[in-house]
Amino acid sequence: MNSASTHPPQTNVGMMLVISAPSGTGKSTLIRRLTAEFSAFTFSVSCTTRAPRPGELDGREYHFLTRDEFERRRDEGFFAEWAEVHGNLYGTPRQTTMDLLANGRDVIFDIDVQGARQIKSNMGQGCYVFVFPPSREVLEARLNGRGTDSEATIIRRLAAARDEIADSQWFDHWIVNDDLNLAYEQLRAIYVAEKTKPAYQESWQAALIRQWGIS
Ligand SMILES: Nc1nc2c(ncn2[C@@H]2O[C@H](COP(=O)(O)OP(=O)(O)O)[C@@H](O)[C@H]2O)c(=O)[nH]1
Ligand SMILES: Nc1ncnc2c1ncn2[C@@H]1O[C@H](COP(=O)(O)OP(=O)(O)O)[C@@H](O)[C@H]1O
Repeated sequence: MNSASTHPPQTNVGMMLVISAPSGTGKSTLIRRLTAEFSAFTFSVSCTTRAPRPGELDGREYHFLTRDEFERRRDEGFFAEWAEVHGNLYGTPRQTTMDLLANGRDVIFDIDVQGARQIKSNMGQGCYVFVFPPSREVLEARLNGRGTDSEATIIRRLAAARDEIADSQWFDHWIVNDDLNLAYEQLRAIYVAEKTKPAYQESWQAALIRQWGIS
Protein backbone atom coordinates (compact mmCIF):
# COMPACT_ATOMS: atom_id res chain seq x y z
CA MET A 1 0.00 0.00 0.00
CA ASN A 2 1.19 3.46 -0.92
CA SER A 3 2.10 5.63 2.08
CA ALA A 4 -0.09 8.40 0.64
CA SER A 5 -3.18 6.22 1.13
CA THR A 6 -4.54 7.65 4.34
CA HIS A 7 -8.23 6.79 4.31
CA PRO A 8 -10.04 7.30 6.69
CA PRO A 9 -9.02 10.94 6.89
CA GLN A 10 -6.10 11.67 9.19
CA THR A 11 -6.36 15.12 10.64
CA ASN A 12 -3.43 17.15 11.81
CA VAL A 13 -5.36 20.08 13.26
CA GLY A 14 -7.53 19.66 16.34
CA MET A 15 -10.92 21.34 16.46
CA MET A 16 -12.36 23.35 19.31
CA LEU A 17 -15.94 22.58 20.33
CA VAL A 18 -17.17 25.17 22.80
CA ILE A 19 -20.36 24.44 24.76
CA SER A 20 -22.17 27.02 26.87
CA ALA A 21 -25.46 26.73 28.72
CA PRO A 22 -27.11 27.98 31.88
CA SER A 23 -26.12 25.95 34.92
CA GLY A 24 -28.27 22.82 35.23
CA THR A 25 -29.21 22.64 31.54
CA GLY A 26 -27.31 19.39 31.04
CA LYS A 27 -24.09 20.40 29.30
CA SER A 28 -21.87 18.18 31.48
CA THR A 29 -24.19 15.25 30.74
CA LEU A 30 -23.98 15.88 26.98
CA ILE A 31 -20.21 16.39 27.08
CA ARG A 32 -19.67 13.14 29.00
CA ARG A 33 -21.58 11.26 26.30
CA LEU A 34 -19.63 12.86 23.47
CA THR A 35 -16.22 12.21 25.03
CA ALA A 36 -17.27 8.61 25.80
CA GLU A 37 -18.25 8.01 22.17
CA PHE A 38 -15.37 9.81 20.44
CA SER A 39 -11.91 9.02 21.71
CA ALA A 40 -10.46 11.90 19.62
CA PHE A 41 -11.86 14.27 22.20
CA THR A 42 -10.10 15.70 25.19
CA PHE A 43 -12.08 17.66 27.75
CA SER A 44 -10.46 20.99 28.55
CA VAL A 45 -10.00 20.87 32.34
CA SER A 46 -10.47 24.39 33.67
CA CYS A 47 -9.13 25.91 36.86
CA THR A 48 -11.67 27.16 39.37
CA THR A 49 -11.95 28.63 42.85
CA ARG A 50 -15.27 26.86 43.40
CA ALA A 51 -15.26 24.09 46.01
CA PRO A 52 -15.34 20.52 44.64
CA ARG A 53 -18.76 18.83 44.58
CA PRO A 54 -19.08 15.32 45.98
CA GLY A 55 -17.62 12.92 43.42
CA GLU A 56 -15.51 15.54 41.61
CA LEU A 57 -11.79 14.83 41.34
CA ASP A 58 -9.02 17.43 41.23
CA GLY A 59 -7.59 17.34 37.70
CA ARG A 60 -10.60 15.52 36.18
CA GLU A 61 -13.58 17.92 36.35
CA TYR A 62 -11.48 20.93 37.39
CA HIS A 63 -8.16 21.96 38.83
CA PHE A 64 -9.36 23.34 42.17
CA LEU A 65 -7.35 26.40 43.23
CA THR A 66 -7.43 28.94 46.02
CA ARG A 67 -8.36 32.46 44.93
CA ASP A 68 -4.79 33.63 45.59
CA GLU A 69 -3.33 30.90 43.40
CA PHE A 70 -5.88 31.56 40.65
CA GLU A 71 -5.14 35.29 40.68
CA ARG A 72 -1.40 34.64 40.60
CA ARG A 73 -1.75 32.44 37.51
CA ARG A 74 -4.16 34.88 35.90
CA ASP A 75 -1.69 37.75 36.37
CA GLU A 76 1.07 35.63 34.80
CA GLY A 77 -1.04 35.13 31.65
CA PHE A 78 -1.64 31.43 32.37
CA PHE A 79 -5.22 31.50 31.03
CA ALA A 80 -6.49 31.66 27.43
CA GLU A 81 -9.63 33.18 28.96
CA TRP A 82 -11.04 33.57 32.42
CA ALA A 83 -14.27 34.88 33.98
CA GLU A 84 -16.07 35.30 37.28
CA VAL A 85 -19.19 33.12 37.15
CA HIS A 86 -21.74 32.80 39.98
CA GLY A 87 -19.19 34.36 42.37
CA ASN A 88 -16.31 31.99 41.53
CA LEU A 89 -13.35 32.36 39.17
CA TYR A 90 -12.94 29.98 36.21
CA GLY A 91 -10.19 29.88 33.59
CA THR A 92 -8.92 27.81 30.67
CA PRO A 93 -5.18 26.94 30.80
CA ARG A 94 -3.63 28.40 27.65
CA GLN A 95 -0.61 26.13 27.09
CA THR A 96 -2.47 22.85 27.62
CA THR A 97 -5.08 23.89 25.07
CA MET A 98 -2.47 24.93 22.51
CA ASP A 99 -0.51 21.67 22.98
CA LEU A 100 -3.62 19.49 22.58
CA LEU A 101 -4.71 21.27 19.39
CA ALA A 102 -1.20 21.18 17.96
CA ASN A 103 -1.16 17.41 18.53
CA GLY A 104 -4.38 17.02 16.54
CA ARG A 105 -6.64 16.44 19.52
CA ASP A 106 -10.20 17.75 19.39
CA VAL A 107 -10.83 19.79 22.52
CA ILE A 108 -14.24 20.27 24.12
CA PHE A 109 -14.81 23.26 26.37
CA ASP A 110 -17.53 23.68 29.00
CA ILE A 111 -17.31 27.42 29.59
CA ASP A 112 -19.67 30.30 30.22
CA VAL A 113 -20.82 32.81 27.60
CA GLN A 114 -18.23 35.45 28.57
CA GLY A 115 -15.43 32.88 28.29
CA ALA A 116 -16.74 31.58 24.97
CA ARG A 117 -16.66 35.11 23.56
CA GLN A 118 -13.08 35.58 24.74
CA ILE A 119 -11.97 32.26 23.22
CA LYS A 120 -13.59 33.23 19.94
CA SER A 121 -11.88 36.61 19.79
CA ASN A 122 -8.50 35.34 21.10
CA MET A 123 -8.25 32.13 19.07
CA GLY A 124 -10.39 33.08 16.03
CA GLN A 125 -11.55 29.52 15.44
CA GLY A 126 -13.87 26.87 16.82
CA CYS A 127 -17.47 25.76 16.78
CA TYR A 128 -19.74 27.42 19.35
CA VAL A 129 -22.85 25.66 20.66
CA PHE A 130 -25.38 27.10 23.08
CA VAL A 131 -27.67 24.67 24.91
CA PHE A 132 -31.06 25.90 26.15
CA PRO A 133 -33.15 24.38 28.92
CA PRO A 134 -36.73 23.63 27.77
CA SER A 135 -38.13 26.14 30.31
CA ARG A 136 -37.28 28.02 33.50
CA GLU A 137 -39.29 25.52 35.54
CA VAL A 138 -37.44 22.54 34.11
CA LEU A 139 -34.10 24.26 34.72
CA GLU A 140 -35.01 24.85 38.37
CA ALA A 141 -36.16 21.24 38.72
CA ARG A 142 -32.86 19.96 37.25
CA LEU A 143 -30.77 22.13 39.56
CA ASN A 144 -32.78 20.89 42.55
CA GLY A 145 -32.76 17.30 41.31
CA ARG A 146 -28.99 17.22 40.84
CA GLY A 147 -28.64 17.73 44.58
CA THR A 148 -25.19 19.34 44.41
CA ASP A 149 -26.05 22.97 45.17
CA SER A 150 -27.47 24.90 48.13
CA GLU A 151 -30.72 26.84 47.73
CA ALA A 152 -28.82 30.15 47.64
CA THR A 153 -26.54 28.79 44.91
CA ILE A 154 -29.53 27.64 42.88
CA ILE A 155 -31.21 31.06 43.15
CA ARG A 156 -27.99 32.71 41.99
CA ARG A 157 -27.63 30.33 39.02
CA LEU A 158 -31.23 30.84 37.93
CA ALA A 159 -30.73 34.61 37.95
CA ALA A 160 -27.58 34.24 35.84
CA ALA A 161 -29.43 32.00 33.34
CA ARG A 162 -31.43 34.99 32.13
CA ASP A 163 -28.28 36.95 31.22
CA GLU A 164 -26.70 33.95 29.53
CA ILE A 165 -29.77 33.31 27.37
CA ALA A 166 -29.88 37.03 26.51
CA ASP A 167 -26.31 36.76 25.19
CA SER A 168 -26.77 33.54 23.17
CA GLN A 169 -27.52 35.14 19.77
CA TRP A 170 -24.03 34.91 18.36
CA PHE A 171 -23.46 31.16 18.80
CA ASP A 172 -23.13 28.96 15.66
CA HIS A 173 -25.68 26.40 16.87
CA TRP A 174 -28.58 26.24 19.31
CA ILE A 175 -29.77 23.02 20.93
CA VAL A 176 -32.71 22.61 23.33
CA ASN A 177 -31.99 19.91 25.89
CA ASP A 178 -35.49 18.57 26.47
CA ASP A 179 -35.24 14.96 25.33
CA LEU A 180 -31.64 13.99 26.15
CA ASN A 181 -31.28 11.53 23.26
CA LEU A 182 -32.45 14.08 20.72
CA ALA A 183 -30.20 16.81 22.14
CA TYR A 184 -27.27 14.38 22.04
CA GLU A 185 -27.99 13.41 18.42
CA GLN A 186 -27.96 17.09 17.49
CA LEU A 187 -24.68 17.76 19.28
CA ARG A 188 -23.15 14.66 17.71
CA ALA A 189 -24.32 15.75 14.24
CA ILE A 190 -22.78 19.19 14.73
CA TYR A 191 -19.45 17.64 15.68
CA VAL A 192 -19.42 15.13 12.84
CA ALA A 193 -20.37 17.81 10.27
CA GLU A 194 -17.82 20.27 11.62
CA LYS A 195 -15.08 17.65 11.21
CA THR A 196 -15.78 17.50 7.46
CA LYS A 197 -14.54 21.08 7.05
CA PRO A 198 -11.37 21.22 4.95
CA ALA A 199 -9.47 22.98 7.73
CA TYR A 200 -9.59 19.79 9.81
CA GLN A 201 -8.62 17.47 6.96
CA GLU A 202 -5.45 19.03 5.68
CA SER A 203 -3.21 15.97 5.91
CA TRP A 204 -5.72 13.77 4.11
CA GLN A 205 -6.22 16.34 1.39
CA ALA A 206 -2.46 16.84 1.05
CA ALA A 207 -2.02 13.07 0.58
CA LEU A 208 -4.65 12.98 -2.17
CA ILE A 209 -3.08 15.96 -3.88
CA ARG A 210 0.26 14.13 -3.88
CA GLN A 211 -1.37 10.91 -5.15
CA TRP A 212 -2.96 12.65 -8.12
CA GLY A 213 -0.02 14.92 -8.75
CA ILE A 214 -2.16 18.03 -8.42
CA SER A 215 -0.07 21.14 -7.97
N1 LIG B 1 -15.24 31.38 31.41
C1 LIG B 1 -15.15 30.15 31.89
N2 LIG B 1 -16.25 29.55 32.36
C2 LIG B 1 -16.12 28.29 32.83
C3 LIG B 1 -14.89 27.59 32.82
N3 LIG B 1 -15.10 26.35 33.35
C4 LIG B 1 -16.40 26.29 33.65
N4 LIG B 1 -17.04 27.44 33.35
C5 LIG B 1 -18.45 27.77 33.49
O1 LIG B 1 -18.74 28.12 34.82
C6 LIG B 1 -20.12 27.86 35.08
C7 LIG B 1 -20.28 27.12 36.37
O2 LIG B 1 -19.69 25.83 36.24
P1 LIG B 1 -19.89 24.79 37.42
O3 LIG B 1 -19.64 25.46 38.73
O4 LIG B 1 -19.09 23.57 37.11
O5 LIG B 1 -21.44 24.47 37.37
P2 LIG B 1 -22.38 23.92 36.18
O6 LIG B 1 -22.96 25.13 35.53
O7 LIG B 1 -23.38 23.13 36.89
O8 LIG B 1 -21.53 23.13 35.24
C8 LIG B 1 -20.64 27.11 33.84
O9 LIG B 1 -21.32 28.05 33.00
C9 LIG B 1 -19.40 26.62 33.17
O10 LIG B 1 -19.58 26.47 31.78
C10 LIG B 1 -13.74 28.27 32.30
O11 LIG B 1 -12.62 27.78 32.24
N5 LIG B 1 -13.94 29.53 31.86
N1 LIG C 1 -32.50 16.00 28.89
C1 LIG C 1 -32.54 15.83 30.21
N2 LIG C 1 -33.66 15.42 30.80
C2 LIG C 1 -33.72 15.26 32.15
N3 LIG C 1 -32.70 15.47 33.01
C3 LIG C 1 -31.54 15.89 32.47
C4 LIG C 1 -31.39 16.07 31.06
N4 LIG C 1 -30.11 16.49 30.82
C5 LIG C 1 -29.50 16.55 32.02
N5 LIG C 1 -30.34 16.18 33.02
C6 LIG C 1 -30.08 16.16 34.48
O1 LIG C 1 -30.07 17.54 34.89
C7 LIG C 1 -29.10 17.75 35.92
C8 LIG C 1 -28.13 18.85 35.46
O2 LIG C 1 -27.32 18.33 34.41
P1 LIG C 1 -25.77 18.70 34.28
O3 LIG C 1 -25.23 17.92 33.14
O4 LIG C 1 -25.09 18.57 35.61
O5 LIG C 1 -25.92 20.26 33.88
P2 LIG C 1 -24.84 21.42 33.66
O6 LIG C 1 -23.52 20.78 33.43
O7 LIG C 1 -25.34 22.17 32.46
O8 LIG C 1 -24.89 22.26 34.89
C9 LIG C 1 -28.43 16.41 36.17
O9 LIG C 1 -29.03 15.81 37.30
C10 LIG C 1 -28.71 15.63 34.89
O10 LIG C 1 -28.75 14.24 35.12
